[in-house]
Order: sequence, then C-alpha cells, then structure tokens
Amino acid sequence: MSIAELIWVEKYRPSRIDDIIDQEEVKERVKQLLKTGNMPHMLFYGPPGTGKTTMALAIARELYGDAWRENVLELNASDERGITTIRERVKEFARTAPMGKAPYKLIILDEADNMTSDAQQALRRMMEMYANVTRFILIANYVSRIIDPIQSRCAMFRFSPLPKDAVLGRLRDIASREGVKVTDEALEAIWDISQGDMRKAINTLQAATATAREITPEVVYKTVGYIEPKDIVDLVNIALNGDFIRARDKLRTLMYEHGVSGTEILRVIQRQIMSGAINVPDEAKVEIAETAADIDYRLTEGSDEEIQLSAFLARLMLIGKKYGLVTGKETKAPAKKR
Ligand SMILES: Nc1ncnc2c1ncn2[C@@H]1O[C@H](COP(=O)(O)OP(=O)(O)OP(=O)(O)O)[C@@H](O)[C@H]1O
Repeated sequence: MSIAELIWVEKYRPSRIDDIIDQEEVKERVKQLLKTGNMPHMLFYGPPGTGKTTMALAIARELYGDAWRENVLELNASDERGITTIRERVKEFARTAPMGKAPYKLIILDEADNMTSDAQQALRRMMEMYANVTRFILIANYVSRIIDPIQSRCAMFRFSPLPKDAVLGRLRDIASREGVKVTDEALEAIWDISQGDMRKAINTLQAATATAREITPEVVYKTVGYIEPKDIVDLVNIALNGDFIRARDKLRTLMYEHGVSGTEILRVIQRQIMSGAINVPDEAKVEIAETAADIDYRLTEGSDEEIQLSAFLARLMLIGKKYGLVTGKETKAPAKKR
C-alpha cells in the first residue's frame, strides 16, 4: 500500500474538477477558462483545507492526462530556501518543452503569501519571463499579502470555508467506505474542531479511528486533546446557578487534571454561547461574551489563569442572579445511540 492510500486526505483527494465538493463558482470559472485553451496565471486564495491544491492538481490532470507529473512543478514557498532556489528550479523546469496537448507547463506555488514582497517582485519577473512556456498557479491563505502587480497578472479565485453539510457528508462517506462506525454526535464534535477545513476534518476522523472502532464525541475530543464542550457548558451553568465553590472546583479539575488552558475554556464558552448550548436570554449572552473577551485580554497580558478564570466565574454568578437564572439544571451528556 502506498503512503497516499494510507493517509485518508490523500486517498480521498478528488482527482477531477467535478468531484471537488462545493466551491461551485470557482469550478465553473475554471472550466470556462480551460475551455478557451488559453489559461492565464491563476491565484487561488482562501482558508486551509478548502480545495485549492486539489483544484490545482485537478487542472493539471485535465491539461495533461496521465503525463501530468512530467508537466507540473510543485513548489512550496515556505520549504524552498529563498527566491534563488525557486528561480533555479523554475529555470531548469522551463528549459524542456511540455509533453501533451497544452503548449505550456504548470508551476504550482503553495504558500505564496509567505514570501517577502522582494521575493514576490522577483516572482513577478519570473512569471513574465517564462510566460510563453509556463503558467503559474499561486496558492495563498491571505490575498492581502500578495503584492498588487502579481494580483493584476492573475485570474483570482476565492475559496470559501466548506459548509457543514458538505463536510459531514464527506466524512460519512469516508467512514462507510472504511467500515468505521461514527455517531452523529461524533460528527458534530469533528465539525466543532474543524469547521470548514476539510483536511482537518478528515485527519481528525482518521486519527480517532486509530483509538477506537466506534467513534464517539469522547473519542474525538480525546484524540485531539480538546475538552468536551459539555464539560464547559456544565461549568458555566453551575456558576450561573450561583454555586461558586463547586464551579471553582470544576474549573480546577479542568485546568489541572485535564490540562485545559484558560484561553481554551474561554474559546469554547464563546462558541457554546453562539450555538445556543448555553440557554440564557440574549442580554445575558452579551454580558457573558463581553466578560469572556475582557478576561481573554487579561490572559494575553500575562495575568494568572486561575485568578482570572475564578473572577470570570464570579461574574457569571452575578449575571445569573441579575437575570434570575437559577435553574438547578445541568446539561447531561447526549444519550448514546445503540
Ligand atoms: N472542496 C473539497 N472537496 C473535497 N475534498 C476536499 C476539498 N477541500 C479539501 N478537501 C480534502 O482536504 C485535503 C486538503 O485539501 P487541499 O490540499 O486542497 O487544501 P488547500 O485548500 O490547498 O489548503 P492549504 O491552504 O492548507 O494548502 C484534500 O486532500 C481533500 O481530501
């Protein structure tokens, strides 16, 4: 078995443009451009794990068929030692003629936004110098870090974070092909971790399968070393209910036994408030969110974590009192499916 078959992100990387999930607008425009036979330089930008490299490789297959490897130079701007090595490699690559029907070869340059602007100026000259025999596909996370003269020489394509149903659909599909049992709650947990980053989602699923044959939220969070959101929701509810001592004990357990950082606790609280898992009136949500932001800032300034988080719990207690939130209820772990 090759490495590509062992690593699921590679094994399940779509090889044709039409098989790329979502990114409909990008797919349409790319197909139109390929039809004209006169492909411009391209700049793909957007968050990680959304299909930029996958699209670049699918274009290569479309252009050259089986001979794509000989016609493509893949470079990573962060790995190459400076613009001089990039220049040498491009020069060497552009010396030989393309094989197959396309009259040019393809250079895929990943992490182009990590190049200094001087290096990007040199890159721009290379793009001009070799324009008759090569086309560049530049890949970046942040388009604002790419200098204007390069932007103006490229057709620009924005990749969006993938929507939840697309990510979960793909994960279900992979799990069934791999014979892995994964509960709906576990898929939710993976989404909580990956959001619209498909690489992270698939990697998390694969890593979780190394630990257990049936994937549950507990397995997922444990695999990535994250805390389960329900523990944090409980912590917040205990504090809102006015039981400060118990909330502080739970906080200590989370911090010292599970090794969760204060920042991580605040991050999860913010997200759980937004998702509605912490069930309080909107005014209280605003106050909690503001308090969390305030505490987060103090942590970045180097304040003691336990003191700050304890102060946060005390503020939650006051908010709970103000809005009459004494419910006596704690969330329970979702019932396990049989
Ligand atoms: N739109 C998509 N459709 C199907 N699979 C995808 C998609 N986007 C990402 N993937 C999966 O995630 C893996 C990584 O995607 P890809 O290398 O294209 O990300 P990228 O956008 O280039 O990220 P980076 O900015 O980190 O380079 C792919 O191998 C594939 O398995």
